[in-house]
Amino acid sequence: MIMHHFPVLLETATDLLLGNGGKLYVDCTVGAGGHTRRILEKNPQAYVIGIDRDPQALKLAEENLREFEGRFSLYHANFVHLDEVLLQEGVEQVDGFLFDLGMSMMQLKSARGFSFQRDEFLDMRMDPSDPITAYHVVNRYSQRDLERILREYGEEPYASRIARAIVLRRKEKPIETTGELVQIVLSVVPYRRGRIHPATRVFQAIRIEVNGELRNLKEALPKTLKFLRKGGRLVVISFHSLEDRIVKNFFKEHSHEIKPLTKKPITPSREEIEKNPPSRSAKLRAGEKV
Ligand SMILES: C[S@@+](CC[C@H](N)C(=O)[O-])C[C@H]1O[C@@H](n2cnc3c(N)ncnc32)[C@H](O)[C@@H]1O
Repeated sequence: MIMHHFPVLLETATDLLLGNGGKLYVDCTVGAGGHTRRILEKNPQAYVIGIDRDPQALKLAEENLREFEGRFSLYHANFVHLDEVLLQEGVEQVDGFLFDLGMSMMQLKSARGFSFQRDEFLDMRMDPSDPITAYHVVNRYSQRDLERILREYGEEPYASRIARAIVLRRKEKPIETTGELVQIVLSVVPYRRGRIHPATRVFQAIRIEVNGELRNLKEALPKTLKFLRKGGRLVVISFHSLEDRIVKNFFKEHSHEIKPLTKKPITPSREEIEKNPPSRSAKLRAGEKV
């Protein structure tokens, strides 16, 4: 398998998912196929329906899962439409759903404007057929909306300054690239050595807005309950405190339908974080349908 992405909490997530001895699982964020591959290896009876909104990810998954042909199907879709995908598959009940949120290493390295470390067009769409790009957000949103996004999704303490600087700059000419955006951030936020780069939160916030990440998660989680059989499992790995809050509240609000298998969220070991630093913010929560 070509490693485009190190699957996070791989053993914990797949053990929890497969712990009910089921056969049919849905990987809602199949990515490069890392978790799906492990599911298929660990349970020779398993069949996986893999969903991803990024066609490039699906190509990788296809390559990486070739040896398991006949035991998986892949769908280009937003997981918010998981009910439609399952309808197409003719499936009414499943043994488990996995969500491994956020973006993959492959996406971060692709030339789609996800990284502030290279100068690329401000795109940031996981699905290139989606209508809104980062360019649109940066150049068309009002100062007030920009500030709100930076504050809410980026938890950015300098949200107001950055939003003002963006609006001032775009009056001169449109802001087209990641490099230009980084320069604007650096012009108003001090860069302290040893701290995270000041553009980190800004990029995260804009990416969340462009891809509607929180809205999708909030809408998709309740849909899983319609398909989970009794004893079916839901495993969610999140990378952002707002995502984790959505997952936590979901389990709380539906406690009569799904009982938590994790009292507190599970986080990666020190060893895993050393091997794969982006895993450091991961939080896993899981539950079982009652
Ligand atoms: C962290 S990666 C998953 C990596 C995968 N578990 C692996 O081991 O290779 C997250 C993936 O979720 C996809 N994704 C994010 N939001 C999505 C959504 N709403 N619908 C479908 N896929 C989504 C991204 O395109 C990305 O490929």
